[in-house]
Formats: sequence, structure tokens, C-alpha cells
Amino acid sequence: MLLPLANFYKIVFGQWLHNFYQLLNFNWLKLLFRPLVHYQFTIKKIDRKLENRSKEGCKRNLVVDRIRWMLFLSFLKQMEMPFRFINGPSSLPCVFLSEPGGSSAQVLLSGGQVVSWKNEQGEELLFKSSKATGKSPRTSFKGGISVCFPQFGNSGSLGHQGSSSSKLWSLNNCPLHLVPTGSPSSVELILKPTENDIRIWPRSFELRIHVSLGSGKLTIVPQVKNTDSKSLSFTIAVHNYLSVSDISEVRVEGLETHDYLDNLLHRERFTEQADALTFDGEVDRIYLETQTNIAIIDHEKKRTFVLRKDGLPDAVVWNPWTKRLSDFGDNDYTQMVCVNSAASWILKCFFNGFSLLHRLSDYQSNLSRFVQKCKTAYCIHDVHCYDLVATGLPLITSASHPHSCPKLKEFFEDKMENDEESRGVSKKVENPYPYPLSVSVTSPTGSSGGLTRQGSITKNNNSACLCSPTTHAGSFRCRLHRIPSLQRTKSMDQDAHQQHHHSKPDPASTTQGSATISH
Ligand SMILES: O=P(O)(O)OC[C@H]1O[C@@H](O)[C@H](O)[C@@H](O)[C@@H]1O
Repeated sequence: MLLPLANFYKIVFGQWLHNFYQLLNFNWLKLLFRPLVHYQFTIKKIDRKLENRSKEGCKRNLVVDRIRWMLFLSFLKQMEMPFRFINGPSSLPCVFLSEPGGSSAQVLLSGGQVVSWKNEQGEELLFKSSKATGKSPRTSFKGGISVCFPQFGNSGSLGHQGSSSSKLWSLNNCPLHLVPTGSPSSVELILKPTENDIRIWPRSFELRIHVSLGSGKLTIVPQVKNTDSKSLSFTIAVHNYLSVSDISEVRVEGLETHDYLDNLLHRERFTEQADALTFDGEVDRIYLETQTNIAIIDHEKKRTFVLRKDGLPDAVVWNPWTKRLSDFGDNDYTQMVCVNSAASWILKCFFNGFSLLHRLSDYQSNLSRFVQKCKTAYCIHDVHCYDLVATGLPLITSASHPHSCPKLKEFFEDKMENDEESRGVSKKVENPYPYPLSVSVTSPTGSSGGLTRQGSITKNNNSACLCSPTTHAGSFRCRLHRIPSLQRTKSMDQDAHQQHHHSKPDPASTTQGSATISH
């Protein structure tokens, strides 16, 4: 009841009155959330029963999951939320977000995965494998966006991509309000380790993911809270499977001159020489400390995704090409590219509780600046507020408030300066990408920056050339005119880096190294 009314006020009286209205209703909202607390009690009882069952050797089955789901729905009926529930893939409980512009997103409670993000025209922007096996929640859906925690990739002892995407997340009834909630449609999920998980990885934490949908923009904020008195070490990534028309016509910009670790060559370190990354074979790379914005340009669809990642320094680019994968259809690789934001350093939370890497005010002003700049682009917006500190950075043991610690302050200031630079604030370039950031996917006549583009081609018209008309080094060349990949240059400071942060697990994680989460 509240949300339609709030929207009505918003339309009729404008944003300020809408905010006022929401403020007035704050206490009512709290009351409405109460049934959820009761729900959680009931869920805990079920969880205990499940624990007992698993001790007896029984596995959690779909019927139990469905009972939980129905119970959950009945509680939800008692309250209004800024989203609604639908049946997701394999009938799993799924949060449905929509916004007045007509775009929508779906978030699965199982795995905390964003399984769909559709634009105003109803076109799917996220990739979904055609060959999901459906045998478990983990395999019922391959693609979308998920959080890899407490480890991404195979970089540690905790199993491929950590375990967070195979767990059942709960709705968080006490969102942290760390993120600006301009979007009327958002949800926050929370994952806490069960007793079973703790047996495998003896760490206590809370992993939250805040997903909000705006016009042409999906914002994902993962947050990690150390609820232990011991330090918590982890790596993390937001794994984005983007849907593209044809991988051969895609290029990724924003990675030039950055060093990367090549997962296909035992993480050997190279420097990116090309102006843009194009694909003509398998790619699996971790680009280190990249700039904040990365553009994924789909020439055939004339569509640009902008991945903006704050707080997560690295970017992973992956396409398996023709490699056989059990959960990928034969030609699925042509329609996807993963560009993930990640922290490949081992991050360490030293103290119990939350602290922010970015001061909230900085974050908010950066956000609005960015939103203004890319009004209608599809921006995936990952902001990672973690409970610090990365190995290799000054160790901060008592910074419960970022402003109170001079070292942390210094770090913020440096970071803000770099961010300013990387966002090109001083350079007055409005739209550096060849296709307009307003993504008119249906229009074949996109142009920008004075470049004239050729018309869109269809799949049947394979002989059409999509090369950029420019001729400088790095100008886009379509698959018909692409020259073999550039000779890669080994990074100058490879040895230094290897000694520095990637090869050395920190002592805390070594002590937990005997534990393995299998997947
Ligand atoms: O199987 P997932 O979790 O979807 O991950 C797929 C790939 O994701 C990429 O990000 C990794 O770099 C690859 O090594 C990995 O194989």
C-alpha cells in the first residue's frame, strides 16, 4: 500500500515531498518489518532441523526449500516492500525489482544472484547459459551477476569462486543505509555462515549485498562485516556475465597500459599494450588496479556497458571461447563476456564491525557526478565497502571511524585524487565511447564523437565490416580485418609484485588454510 502511494506523491508533488512522505512513514515501516523478525525465528527452527537432518546424512531437499519459501511468502503478504516476489529459475524464490522507466531485475535468494536485468525495451542485458543442469541451486542458473566470497577464482584454498553463490541468502530486514537509496526499487540480502560452514571455514562474518535498480543502471554493493574477534582474510569479486551480440565484435576499453595476471599462463604478469581488448580466443585475466570505469562496447548491437567499480581495485576479463565446459552450451561463448570487479589482494578485517573504505559523502558526490555523466548508459555500479585493510597498505588497527586515523585519511585523499584523474574529471571529454551512452539498441544509426558508424548488421550478414573508420593504433578492427594478437610484454615489476601481494597469503589465512570449501 505504501509504495504506490509514495509513487503517486512522487509524481504529483515531486521528489522532495516524496522524501518527506517517506520520512513520515519511517516508523510505520519499522512496524511493518516486525513480521519478518518472527519469520526469522521460524526459519531458525527449520535450519536447526535441517542441521540435524544433514548430521543424519540426509541432504536438504527441494520440498524443504519450498516450505521455507511459502512460509516466507505468507509473512511477506503482511507488509509492503519496494519489490515483489516471483518464482525464479527452477521455481526458486526470486525478488523482482522494477522502476518507472520500465527496466527490471530479478535477484535469486538462492546464491544471491542477479539472474536477470532487462532494459526499458524488455531486452535481457545479462547472459544466461543455455545449458544449466538444474540439479542444484548452484547449477540451476549459470550467468547473471553473483558475488564470489571469501575467495574468487582459484587463488586460495577455499574452492573455486568461494561458496557464497551456492548458499541460501535471507532478506535483510535491517539494511545498513550505507548506500544512497534514490532508487525506489532495491533489496538487501544477507548471508551468514551456518554451523556447517563454520566447521569448514572457521570464520564468523556477515556478507550483505545491496541491489538497486535505476533507469539504465544496476547498483550492486557488497559489504563484508567481520563478526569475529579474530581477523578475517578474504578476496572478493562481483562476477558479471554480460550478454553481447557476438564476442568477435566486442571490445573492452579502460584496461590499456594496466598490468594483468594471465590465468591461462599460471598467473604470469604482463602489461596490456593494446588500446582496447578484443577477443579471438580464450581470455582469463586479472587486470590489476585498473581505473574506475571500464567500457564494454558491443559494436554489433551498438550498445555500451559501463562497469564502474569503486573500492574494488582489480578487473577480471573472461571468455572461455571454445573450451568445453559442463554448464555452457557449445556456442554460448559467442554471446557473453565476463568483466568482473574484484579485489585480488587478500583483504583483512582487523576489528569487529563495519568501517567504510570510502567516506559516505565522497561516495555520494561521486555517484551523482557519475550518474549525471552517464545518464542513460547501462552502468553496473559496484561499490565495495569493506572492513579493511589490504595487505600491503598501511595496517590500521583502530580506525573505527575513517576520519580519526591519519594514515587512513592520507590513503583516502590519495585515492580520491587518483579517482578524479581516472574519471577524467579534468579532461573535458563527455563521451569517450563510440556509441552514445544512451543505449538505443534498436537504432542502427548510432554515432558519437564525430565518428560515423556503419549500419548494424544482422547475424546472417557476416561479411559486413564493422571496423572503426579511424586508423590510429588501437582503433577497433572487426574479425574480418583483425591482425593476430599483439606480442605481450612482460611487466617490468613482475618480480616485485609477486613478492608483494599476490603470491603471499597472509598469516591469518594460512592458519585457516587447512580448511577447504568444496563446490
Ligand atoms: O564458473 P564461474 O564461477 O561462473 O566462473 C567462471 C570463470 O570466471 C572468471 O571470472 C574466472 O577468471 C575464470 O577462471 C572462471 O572459470
